[in-house]
Amino acid sequence: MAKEENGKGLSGKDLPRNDLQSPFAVRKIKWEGLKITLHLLRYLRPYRMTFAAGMLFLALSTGTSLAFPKLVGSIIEVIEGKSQFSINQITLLLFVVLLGQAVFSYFRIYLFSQVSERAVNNIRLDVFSKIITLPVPYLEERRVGELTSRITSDVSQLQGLLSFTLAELFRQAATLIVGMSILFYTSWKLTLFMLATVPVLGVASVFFGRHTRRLSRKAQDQLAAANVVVEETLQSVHVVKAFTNEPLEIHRYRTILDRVVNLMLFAARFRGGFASFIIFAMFGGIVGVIWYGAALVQAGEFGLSDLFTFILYTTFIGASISGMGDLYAQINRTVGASERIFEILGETAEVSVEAARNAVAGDIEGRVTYQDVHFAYPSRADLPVLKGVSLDIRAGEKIALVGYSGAGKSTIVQLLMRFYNYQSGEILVDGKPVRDYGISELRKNIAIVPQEVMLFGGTIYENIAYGKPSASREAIIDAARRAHALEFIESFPEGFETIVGERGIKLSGGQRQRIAIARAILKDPKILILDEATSSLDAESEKLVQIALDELMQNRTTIVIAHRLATIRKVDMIYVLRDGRIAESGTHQALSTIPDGVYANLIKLQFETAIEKY
Ligand SMILES: Nc1ncnc2c1ncn2[C@@H]1O[C@H](COP(=O)(O)OP(=O)(O)OP(=O)(O)O)[C@@H](O)[C@H]1O
Repeated sequence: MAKEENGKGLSGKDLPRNDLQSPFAVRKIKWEGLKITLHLLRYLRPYRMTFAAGMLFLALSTGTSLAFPKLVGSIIEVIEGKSQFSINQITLLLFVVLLGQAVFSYFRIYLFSQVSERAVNNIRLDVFSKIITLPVPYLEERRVGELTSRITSDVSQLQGLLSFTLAELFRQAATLIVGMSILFYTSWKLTLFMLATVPVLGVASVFFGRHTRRLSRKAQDQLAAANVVVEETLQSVHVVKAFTNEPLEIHRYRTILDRVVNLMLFAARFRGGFASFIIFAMFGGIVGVIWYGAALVQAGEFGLSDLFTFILYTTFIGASISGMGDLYAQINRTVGASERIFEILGETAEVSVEAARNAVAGDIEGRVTYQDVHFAYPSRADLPVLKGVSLDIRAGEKIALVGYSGAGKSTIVQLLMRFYNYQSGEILVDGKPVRDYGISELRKNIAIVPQEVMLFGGTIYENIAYGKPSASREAIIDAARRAHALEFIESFPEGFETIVGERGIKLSGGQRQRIAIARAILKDPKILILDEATSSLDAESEKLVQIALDELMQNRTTIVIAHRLATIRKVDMIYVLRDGRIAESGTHQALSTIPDGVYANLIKLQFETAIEKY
């Protein structure tokens, strides 16, 4: 997708990136993907000593398991009377080897798990930190379910690599190399005979593996899409129920699940065919080896115990080779997952976590100026929303933005918060362009009381503290008092510890608004944005919210996004937005008397709607 550099002063870094690949895009060159996956190893670095210890135990346990066939062979030697040891001695040695194997395996698994769990934790944390510091347009372009699956399923894939696949790769390779050397040493003739079957298996493995991988990747993508359906449905379960659209959602889910099943079954046919081929070829090979080996024993070329050892090693090696196919598939899946993860990690965040943590609000007065601001949303670049907006709000002044729905009122304040970059013009705070502030520094000076108050799952106390996590208990209680929220909070048996949000009690609209006001009071910013609730509260709540707002607005520059005009008579200045520009500005008195003015018409419209209600 081409990207347009439009407007002045926009550096490439500031621009939201639209040219990202789909996360399910077919990957390019394998080697590139593998290189990306190797970057993962840096997550192992802090735990390299533990990893090295794990490798040591892995080598020891591989060594002991390789000693096993040799010892079994020695027992046969004893039976044949060709050994200086007794059966008991060798059995004892076998037990020692088994014990060693058991102990080494325990440490191997525990140490590798320590490394992989911690490394994966760090990857998850990095991905999450990156996601939430990415610019708003990037996040808007993606579905929530898609981003969640980056953190959950893709990272889990990587865990497989770090905890199991790497170790297993080493083990299989060691088994293969050591086992083959022993085989050659025992009988090169029989080894060459045995090897005649291996290339056949190798070719088949590559052929089938490629097919099944492609199919299972398709199925994985479909499954991810199915999960998105579940998430979206659950997120808006009220809407689904209100429209009685349960059957529709079930149908949507079933259709996509059917696709998954079909793909999975198609892949299963391949896998089944592959498994039966391998079983036949492998056991066929072993039968061949026994046949040829028996002939060699009869010819006196080597002993029965050697044949026994040989066959055991052959099965070990056979298992390693077929395991390699699985490992290959797993590595390939991991490459896909890590590509998707590094794609996110490689994005440019709007602010680093460090900068966000260290940002201070600074000492601003709160003057806000818009100079001929032009803006179109990145997702709809051809549709200008603001076409030259100019405003000048003095520090401490209260203004209201008014206009028909969709006129761009919310957009104006989103630009002040730098959720998006405007294409031209300038927005200044205290005479300094917003772009010259650190993003967190700027946002620390602004508080929003939104239309729809979002409460996090947790206590009321935590929800208020969200305004300023470092605040003391006294400050939080004081903020609740000043927001006129204390009365209702204290009426709950658990008071501030009452759980709200998804699993807790549901607060009324007015109560939620007052929590949001308490949050804003606690944040104590110089600039305040009130996105007025569209739905009206009952008279009592309305009065309390209004008192709380009056308290909050004191000594702050306030921008009210007005949906209901009744509440804005007290503001110093009203700006009426039409067609992406300020069409009228003035006090309520002045604007309502303009004949055929936009504001006068809006008032008339609201008045008529109010009358119709009765
Ligand atoms: N994230 C977005 N991406 C693309 N277009 C958007 C986005 N948000 C808003 N718009 C569009 O921008 C225009 C202005 O929207 P905005 O929300 O600023 O209007 P508003 O005046 O606040 O409306 P309302 O009073 O209904 O809240 C609308 O046409 C809307 O469809």
